Amino acid sequence: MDMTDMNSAATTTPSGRRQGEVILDLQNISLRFGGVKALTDISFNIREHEVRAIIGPNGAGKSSMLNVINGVYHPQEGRIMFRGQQRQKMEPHMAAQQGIARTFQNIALFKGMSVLDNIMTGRNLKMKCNLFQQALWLGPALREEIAHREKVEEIVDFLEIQHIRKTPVGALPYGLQKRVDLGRALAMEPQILLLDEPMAGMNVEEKQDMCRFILDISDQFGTTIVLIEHDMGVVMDISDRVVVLDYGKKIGDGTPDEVRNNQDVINAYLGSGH
Ligand SMILES: Nc1ncnc2c1ncn2[C@@H]1O[C@H](COP(=O)(O)OP(=O)(O)OP(=O)(O)O)[C@@H](O)[C@H]1O
Repeated sequence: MDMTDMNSAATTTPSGRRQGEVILDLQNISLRFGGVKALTDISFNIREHEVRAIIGPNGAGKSSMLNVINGVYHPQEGRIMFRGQQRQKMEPHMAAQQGIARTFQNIALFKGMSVLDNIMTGRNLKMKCNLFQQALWLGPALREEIAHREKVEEIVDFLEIQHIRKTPVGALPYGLQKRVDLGRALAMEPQILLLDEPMAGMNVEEKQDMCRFILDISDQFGTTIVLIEHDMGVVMDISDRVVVLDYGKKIGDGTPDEVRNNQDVINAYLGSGH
């Protein structure tokens, strides 16, 4: 069964994770760059609390799709429903305000700044005091700063990076930088967390840690997670549902088992050595 055919009622996945209603519904999305068709007539939905993977060979359109969700690219055709309302054209900062956060394939952190300060940048959108209040260190600004610092410390504990809280990010090994990047996105307290190749460049142990954190985020905070990942083992282990793209078209959509047994997917992707 194509999972996009399901109605919007809440359901439970084979993994036993609770799945809420459809939070984001992408309908007939097409995106072109000049003559290049990056995405062609793609429809799928994302349910609250699920781990949803987008997979496909190189150039399939995965990053483009993430950028559509994030408001970086505006599709020429199709519409995006957010909690049942058609989403208007919007910019990435507006997506962030709506509770959509993302991590990047090439980590986008301030390398000279400490782990704590980098994660704190994720709180910027939530700061209510104006610059004047902050500059004069007035009462409300002070209280707000303390509350944000507490939230950041919670995230540091959650991600088990207490020992490197003061370390400049640039001095950390790659796997830990990825974890800090995840912390920065988590600091936004997102409803939907977009992860662009969260395991890329990691060794086996680092991948296991990242998998554990992703599942813990899902279980403890109920965050909806959308991820692009090339490591098939990881995708099949942690995802509730998987959408498969190839040459900008959707060729599969369903549970890991359904996708694994989909002949189109086997031909286009799993069989091609990716
Ligand atoms: N900004 C852009 N300008 C022009 N073409 C683009 C742009 N972004 C993506 N494309 C093209 O759109 C197609 C899909 O690319 P995309 O990066 O979305 O694929 P992908 O599945 O994420 O690939 P990879 O796994 O290699 O990262 C490719 O043909 C790519 O060259």
